Amino acid sequence: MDASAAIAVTDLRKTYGTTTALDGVSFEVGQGEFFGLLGPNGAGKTTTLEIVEGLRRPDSGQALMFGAPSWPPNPDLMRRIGVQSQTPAFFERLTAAEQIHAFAKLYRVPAVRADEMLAAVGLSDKARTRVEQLSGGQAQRLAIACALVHDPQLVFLDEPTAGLDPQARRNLWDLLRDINAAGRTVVLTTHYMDEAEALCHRVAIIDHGRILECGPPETLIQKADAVTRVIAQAALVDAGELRRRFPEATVTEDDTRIVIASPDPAPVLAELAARGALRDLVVKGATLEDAYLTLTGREYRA
Ligand SMILES: Nc1ncnc2c1ncn2[C@@H]1O[C@H](COP(=O)(O)OP(=O)(O)OP(=O)(O)O)[C@@H](O)[C@H]1O
Repeated sequence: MDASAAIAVTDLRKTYGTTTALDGVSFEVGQGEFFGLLGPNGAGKTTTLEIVEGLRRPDSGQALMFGAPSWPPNPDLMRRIGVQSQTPAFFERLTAAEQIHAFAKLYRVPAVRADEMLAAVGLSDKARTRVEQLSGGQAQRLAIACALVHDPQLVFLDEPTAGLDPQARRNLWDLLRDINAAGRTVVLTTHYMDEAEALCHRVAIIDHGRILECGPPETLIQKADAVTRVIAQAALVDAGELRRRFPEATVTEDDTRIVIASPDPAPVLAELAARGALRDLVVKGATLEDAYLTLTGREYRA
């Protein structure tokens, strides 16, 4: 085990009554890493995070942050971490500024730092707006600012972009990248595979309380033997012939397009070239979402 790791988790187990939430979870997160925890609803992501954060006690196994046990709760560790939870727990009826100043007071950090964080997440112009009147994206950014006000080294973000429109998500991605680029370790859970692929250095895919795979997104994509999709014009080539020629591929067709999904696209491309069927050809490489679906063997339920 790497003693300098930001997080080291060994064989975590947790049951709730007859439900096994965690069934032996182990992983490490290096300092400065952007790490993603991915998995379907009920996979055990939140339970894992809560144990690592010291909010929940495991039945067995151990979680360390910066080499120190998360349980029992340790005030020194608490000061070094920032937590943004799925449903931001704001103090009611406060303005955005009052909210973050309250957090600054709790952590005994100077008030000026609260104003700086509000500016850093682009909310200075909403300082006097009450938290319940913020948009979803603004509320998420305020929650992140509150989690960062005491300048933690390790930041936990539980589905920070859930429910945001595409533009707000992209804006938040820039903020998350900045947080990591400033030297902080970031642990993210998300149901958006494109988000994990764009942001995370490494991801762990968890299901039924176990880690199925852990590594850089590109490695997982390669390992999962996910398919490449070659999309040709239906008028130029016959789907039946392609099926006979490439039995390992999945060939689907509609009125205009034929989609050949294959783990080995090179011979498919050669065949289409030989048949003069390259016009308007589209090739789509495998994504983390493909790898995820291959690994978890089910539709993604966002
Ligand atoms: N406090 C609790 N009491 C009883 N069962 C619980 C409790 N918390 C979680 N569970 C169960 O443990 C399992 C793992 O839940 P967990 O919240 O960790 O999953 P998750 O991956 O975070 O899911 P989601 O993506 O929906 O947030 C689920 O079957 C869930 O129903």
